[in-house]
Amino acid sequence: MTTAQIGIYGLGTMGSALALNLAEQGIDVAVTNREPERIAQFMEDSGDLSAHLRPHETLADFVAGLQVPRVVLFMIPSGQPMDEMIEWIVPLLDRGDTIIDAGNADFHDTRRRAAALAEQELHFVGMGMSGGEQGARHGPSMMVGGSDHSWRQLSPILRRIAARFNDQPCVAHLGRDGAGHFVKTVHNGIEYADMQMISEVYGLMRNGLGRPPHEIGDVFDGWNDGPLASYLIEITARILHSIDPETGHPMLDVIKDSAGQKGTGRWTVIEALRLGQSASTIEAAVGARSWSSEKDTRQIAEETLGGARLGLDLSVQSLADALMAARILAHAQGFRVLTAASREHDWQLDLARIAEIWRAGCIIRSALLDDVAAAFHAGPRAGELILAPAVAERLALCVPALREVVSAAVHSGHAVPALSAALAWYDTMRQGYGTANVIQAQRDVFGRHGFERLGQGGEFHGPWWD
Ligand SMILES: NC(=O)C1=CN([C@@H]2O[C@H](COP(=O)(O)OP(=O)(O)OC[C@H]3O[C@@H](n4cnc5c(N)ncnc54)[C@H](OP(=O)(O)O)[C@@H]3O)[C@@H](O)[C@H]2O)C=CC1
Ligand SMILES: O=C(CO)[C@H](O)[C@H](O)COP(=O)(O)O
Repeated sequence: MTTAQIGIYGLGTMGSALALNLAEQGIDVAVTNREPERIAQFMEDSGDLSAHLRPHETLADFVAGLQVPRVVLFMIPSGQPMDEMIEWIVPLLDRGDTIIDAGNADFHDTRRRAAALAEQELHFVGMGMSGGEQGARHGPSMMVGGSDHSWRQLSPILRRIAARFNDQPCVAHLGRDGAGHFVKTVHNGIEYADMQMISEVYGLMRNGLGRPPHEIGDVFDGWNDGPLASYLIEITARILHSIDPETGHPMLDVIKDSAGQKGTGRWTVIEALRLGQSASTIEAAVGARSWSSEKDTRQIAEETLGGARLGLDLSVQSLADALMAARILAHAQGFRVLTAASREHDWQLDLARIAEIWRAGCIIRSALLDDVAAAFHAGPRAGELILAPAVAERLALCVPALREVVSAAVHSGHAVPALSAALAWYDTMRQGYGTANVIQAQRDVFGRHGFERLGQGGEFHGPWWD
């Protein structure tokens, strides 16, 4: 049996799709899995592509089946499973070999692992991969963090399996150690915000305007042919048109309204706060998922407090423009988190390049990202996406609709946590002189914390105690 160019450990949803993608490109792949039964099933399902797949039941055989220097890619859950696997595989590897963690991982773990493995002269690559199962199978967007050496070694393979936009592969080396996983985390944070804002707009149409799912699906289909075109709008339209074969009801009406979450949205919010930022649209989306899981409490509260029903009068165009404005603002917040992290960790993240590799393959791919890439290429004022001329113009056109939609929703009691967070951030940022002077004065009164006077450095106190 010939040795393989790369090994994949973890034949779940993503790992098996990725192995088939590599095999389809003519790359020989060694595969293995914690539960060996999965390996035989995977080989059986892989059809002709099995010619490029080398199954192994033990970790030792798997490692022995790889070309040297070895490249082992893990596609398993983050945290402890990855630490355990590193502990088991390292004694089988040699200096110069590379371990890739291609799952979603907390970038702090990635930095720690990269440093520990470097001491043993092993390379560690933290690679964010987006696109779900279909992306992994036919072309994902990949965000690579690691050394230049690792990038030189891996890029020929990764460029072959990546999604393509304008014939350019959607994969990039974004920086050292945790840079790739951090960018993927923020990608997911934006994903959370976009999904939440789409679900809020659905809610306004369904519960506020009384439209049935298939009609809302038609609206989303129409939006997908315009500036809102995106994978998430496209799949939401498909979802809205789907019928439950068991009951004949719209699929959405048989799905429990409690959203799962595995952690990347929360990590984005935690990291934003740690960096002195607040990605409030993402925070609202994470919070909304948490509240959604409190189904029993919400049902009791509806009985006691009453829920919102109908009462809205909004045009489809206003809803589309509102969603556009909020989508821009959520992306702007995500990119601000990237800027702050880049500065903190000296990654020198190329924001235009990040937007470029998100234009295809990944879950947040959208027409907007092409404009975001252009804006960052031109270098917006103060580095802020909302200040790029084309983006600011677009916001000027769409924000009135966001204001109209949020006001109407608030007036009739429909919950729009992410849409309203986007608007609140926009209104805060366009106020050159805000209200934090009051907070500074209060802090000085109760704690002698001091304040700066306008136009003067140094620390001052007020006349409060005289
Ligand atoms: N699904 C998606 O859309 C995406 C997922 N990801 C990330 O990809 C990674 C894999 O996700 P996905 O394929 O969806 O998950 P699955 O649940 O489909 O597969 C998980 C895989 O990890 C293995 N595994 C689980 N626990 C351990 C452990 N303790 N030690 C060793 N192996 C273990 C499983 O082995 P076994 O068969 O023995 O249980 C299986 O092969 C995760 O990090 C996820 O966050 C990234 C982007 C998109
Ligand atoms: O990374 C992904 C998409 O980009 C995964 O699908 C991830 O699982 C999504 O996050 P969550 O499960 O928290 O919704």
